[in-house]
Amino acid sequence: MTKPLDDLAGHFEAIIDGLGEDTRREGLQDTPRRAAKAMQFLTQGYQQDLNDLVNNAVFESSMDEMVVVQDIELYSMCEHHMLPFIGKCHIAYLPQGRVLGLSKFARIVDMYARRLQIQENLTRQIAEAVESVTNAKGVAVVIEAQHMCMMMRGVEKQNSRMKTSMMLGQFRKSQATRTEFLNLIGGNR
Ligand SMILES: Nc1nc2c(ncn2[C@@H]2O[C@H](COP(=O)(O)OP(=O)(O)OP(=O)(O)O)[C@@H](O)[C@H]2O)c(=O)[nH]1
Ligand SMILES: [Zn+2]
Repeated sequence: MTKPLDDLAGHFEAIIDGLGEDTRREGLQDTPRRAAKAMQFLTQGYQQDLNDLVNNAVFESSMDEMVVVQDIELYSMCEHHMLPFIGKCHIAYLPQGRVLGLSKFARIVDMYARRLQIQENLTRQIAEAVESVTNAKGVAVVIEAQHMCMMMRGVEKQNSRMKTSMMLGQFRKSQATRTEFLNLIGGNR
């Protein structure tokens, strides 16, 4: 359950105060409320339900070859520092009798990305969600992302990227299937 906006705004006011800033100065007067709204948006995935989101957009189809949806932008928040990590998600599946509406892959990515996350768990959750709504023979998810907690602070590495993959079903069993997927999304990833 989300807390009322006023509660969250109150906590942001305390943070601003804790930083030694003057919460009453003009530029900051509306900031606690704005920041609370922004944070609610960035974590709205907690309020969403997979079945509602897919909204029956699962269609019968005799297509049984690999389907790939590539370069889905991803904005998430690391659960350790509550700083963004930003990247791309690639999803593939092997349908057996039904296919999923194209936009729903992006909706599934957003639903899990808009929570406090680590990239590994996010990758697994997306793969398992696609598997459960499509009943596919296999699902593969690759995420490549840059973490602000690595860039703006801490080790301050500007060019490192984290890549994670989750292979289910046929993608896990068959090297050939995995290789086909990795070739389709671009060999140098
Ligand atoms: N595996 C994984 N680690 C993450 C992710 N996001 C952030 N981290 C790491 O979580 C770790 C938290 O380590 P701590 O030592 O408790 O925190 P810290 O002192 O702020 O760590 P530094 O970033 O090294 O300064 C760090 O190594 C982060 O780089 C993620 O998505 N996956
Ligand atoms: Zn972090």
